[in-house]
Amino acid sequence: MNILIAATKNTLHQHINITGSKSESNRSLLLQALYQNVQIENISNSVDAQVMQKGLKVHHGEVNIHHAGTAMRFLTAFFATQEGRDVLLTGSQRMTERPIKILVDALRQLGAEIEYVKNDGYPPIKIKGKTITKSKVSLAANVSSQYISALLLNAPQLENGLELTLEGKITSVPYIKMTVALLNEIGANTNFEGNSITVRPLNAANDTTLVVESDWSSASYFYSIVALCQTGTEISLSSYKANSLQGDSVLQEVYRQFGVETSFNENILKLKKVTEIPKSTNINIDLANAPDIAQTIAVTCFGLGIKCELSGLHTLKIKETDRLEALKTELSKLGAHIKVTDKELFLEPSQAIKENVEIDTYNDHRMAMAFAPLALKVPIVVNDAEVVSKSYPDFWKDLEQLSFSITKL
Ligand SMILES: O=C(O)C1=C[C@@H](OP(=O)(O)O)[C@@H](O)[C@H](O)C1
Ligand SMILES: C=C(OP(=O)(O)O)C(=O)O
Repeated sequence: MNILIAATKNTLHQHINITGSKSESNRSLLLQALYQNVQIENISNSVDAQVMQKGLKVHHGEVNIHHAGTAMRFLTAFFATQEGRDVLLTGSQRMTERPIKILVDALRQLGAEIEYVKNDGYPPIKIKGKTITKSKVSLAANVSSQYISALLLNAPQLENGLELTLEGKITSVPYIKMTVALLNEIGANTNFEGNSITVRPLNAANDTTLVVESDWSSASYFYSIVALCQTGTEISLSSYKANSLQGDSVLQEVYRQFGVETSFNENILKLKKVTEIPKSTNINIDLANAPDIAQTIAVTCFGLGIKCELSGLHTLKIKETDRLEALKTELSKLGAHIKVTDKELFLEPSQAIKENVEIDTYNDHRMAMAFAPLALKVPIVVNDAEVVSKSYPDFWKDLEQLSFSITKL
């Protein structure tokens, strides 16, 4: 489905209810599968959480997790450490291009039985679950934190727990801290210091309800909308926590640079455009800890016509698409002057934005959602708009609530 998006109002006052974080949801679902007394509230309605839920129930046969990176990585470690499970774990075409060798090697070091079905180092994989008794393993930490979270989430059920040694510069650190925090919440004994993480075996979890905070990555699109609107615009979002486990909550500081102020009224997050920022503003941010908001920020800068230099983007090439190349191609169509390396993005200030350009989304929900706010500046076409369901199925409905007009083409 291709859509034409236009926005008539430039000042908004609206409230949007955003579904639970997909990262917290997929971790909580795994912990609940290991410890049935764990309850979950405000779970994500994303396809990524649905495939995780479905996958966890399978004992024998094929599990297809489509585009969900977390489900792929978390379930690999889950099936490998569950005696009696025997599955073929696969996903979309893109998933068969997203590397998994670092995780598979780590699991094999622990004694797991995993085989590649097509290309070495990539899904699909065949997994025969085993009781794991070894506990010490080292792995590279500079490619994806999901490999580390996958091992940690399953660690409390291993006979002797887990002692991880992380090699290289640790990337996406807040996601590892989120995993450790959730393990602590159910009563696991963990320790994360420097490049070493330990998790002790846990026989019984606390009777806990994990209350999933709403998704901060999803909130980023509303930050971008507020930044592109006139002073006085306000959007409130629920349900958020001032002490978030999600690294993308750094949006509060990032968007202050765009004149957007954040405040909390209990669990309601209020975004308000308080000042116009000068065209001479130069945004310079390292996003190694918050890679999922890179596309949003780059597009906001383009919409505001300001210069932007983003670094720490080394993980973007192996996400739903090569996000650096996709940003370059699509922003260039709109008239941007942009350069990318394999870990940075440089955008020059722009004078104008081309109208009615068709944005291709490359099976990447964040390409669709990051470009949508530009409709506040010019009418824009987004191709394959249904991709948003990966993390935020109600996205277009919520934009309509903000008076954006969405026309199916
Ligand atoms: O653990 C998680 O929930 C995630 C970790 C990050 O991946 P990387 O660690 O691969 O950067 C992030 O991009 C992804 O959307 C979700
Ligand atoms: C990278 C993402 O997801 P995943 O790696 O879980 O597919 C994302 O949601 O931006």
